Amino acid sequence: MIQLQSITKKFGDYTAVDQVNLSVEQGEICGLIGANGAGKTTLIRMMCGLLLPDGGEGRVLGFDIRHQQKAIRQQIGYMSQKFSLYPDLTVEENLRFYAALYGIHQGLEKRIASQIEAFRLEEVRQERVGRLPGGWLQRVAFASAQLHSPPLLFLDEPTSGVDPVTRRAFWEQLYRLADEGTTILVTTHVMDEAERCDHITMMNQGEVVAEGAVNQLKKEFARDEHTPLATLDELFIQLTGKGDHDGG
Ligand SMILES: Nc1ncnc2c1ncn2[C@@H]1O[C@H](COP(=O)(O)OP(=O)(O)OP(=O)(O)O)[C@@H](O)[C@H]1O
Repeated sequence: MIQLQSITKKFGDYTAVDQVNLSVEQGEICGLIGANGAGKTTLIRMMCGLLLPDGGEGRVLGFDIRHQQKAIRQQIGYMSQKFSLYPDLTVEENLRFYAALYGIHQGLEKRIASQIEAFRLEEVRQERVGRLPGGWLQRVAFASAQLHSPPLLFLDEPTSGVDPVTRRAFWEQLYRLADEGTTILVTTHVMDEAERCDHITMMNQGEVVAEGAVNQLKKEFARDEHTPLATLDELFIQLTGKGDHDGG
């Protein structure tokens, strides 16, 4: 679903993403982990067809990330860090806006109704989005990002500013979607969320510093062969030298 080789992005003299390789298979939940400024959003934006790389090659859903950006944008779901919702529109109007953007015409009413039900948005359906607290915004943004049932979802820190109950419900939905075959790439700097992923790619200052299944990495970076690391926190601190990774 995703294949990147040596993807690089510079902003002036600063290398935000440095020769990153990444491979994600269908139905996987892949976690992109790193402190603030590690390069996660920049990498996601290149995979989503929103930003051109300066170097390297990549394919997303079989499309070239340099030359087929529009095709990628039409087929994927992207939930950006800022949630990209219109504060003056109601929940339902936001969903309708995204439906139009994704070109959903047939079965529109049914699809909107099913998203409202699946994300338990009935009680805020006619509320303006700008008046809703964070947990609701996250649900509306997530419902919008997958209105068109995309086979591949990019979620950029989807649970930041969200309470633990909503976070747990959110992850249950991710598992359900992955079970149904959706591929998910999710960024986080919360290590207990990283532990829930099938695979993780850890970034630091634009580079990939660790990559693999969580248990495999805990063994690989263990201090001795008999005692794997207890948590990903230890790995994160070891590889990035950063202890304060939750909220930055
Ligand atoms: N458009 C831009 N122009 C200049 N510098 C940029 C631009 N976008 C990102 N950067 C820089 O590139 C680096 C990586 O940023 P990026 O947003 O990709 O990191 P991140 O891992 O997603 O962090 P965060 O969790 O804070 O979003 C940062 O130093 C950032 O300041």
